[in-house]
Amino acid sequence: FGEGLKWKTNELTYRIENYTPDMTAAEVDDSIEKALQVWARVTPLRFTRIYSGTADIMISFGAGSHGDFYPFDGPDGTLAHAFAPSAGIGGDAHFDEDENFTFRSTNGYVLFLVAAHEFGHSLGLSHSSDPGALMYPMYNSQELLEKLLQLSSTGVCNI
Ligand SMILES: N[C@](CS(=O)(=O)c1ccc(Oc2ccccc2)cc1)(C(=O)NO)C(F)(F)F
Ligand SMILES: [Ca+2]
Ligand SMILES: [Zn+2]
Ligand SMILES: [Zn+2]
Repeated sequence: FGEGLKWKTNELTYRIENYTPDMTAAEVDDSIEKALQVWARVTPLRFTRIYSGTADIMISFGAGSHGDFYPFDGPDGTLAHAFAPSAGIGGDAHFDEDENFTFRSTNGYVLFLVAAHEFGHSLGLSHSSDPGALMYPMYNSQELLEKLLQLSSTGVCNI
């Protein structure tokens, strides 16, 4: 939504506004942090978590109409969406609570992957046509999970 913008600074804040009952809070925190690290490793950006007030990237779970003009659609279909950099809702990432998000298992959507994709939008990226790319608009977990886990271990990854 509204690509082509960039953040003015390299220091970004994020806030996890609420949690999904599908996972423990610690698993959600870890998924979000790892998803942000993917981008921190390939950009000069640094992410700082805040626990109150308005962060650059506000992260929330919601179902159906959840306060913006893009209501979610129940289970499957749209999993999440995020807004390109700007004041206010810019950078925010919303996750469809009607999805079953998981930490590492294959039943449900791996939150770490969906979040990494959404944060790409939060940083101003649009979709890729490469089906192996993180910014591809279709969820697939296997090969990407290996690629991204390789990134977090070797620091090299082509996403
Ligand atoms: N809602 C989306 C499609 S989506 O089904 O919600 C979606 C699909 C895949 C997502 O991340 C991801 C991409 C590639 C591999 C693993 C996970 C995130 C969101 C999207 O890409 N949102 O960012 C669209 F294309 F705008 F309709
Ligand atoms: Ca949905
Ligand atoms: Zn939304
Ligand atoms: Zn997307």
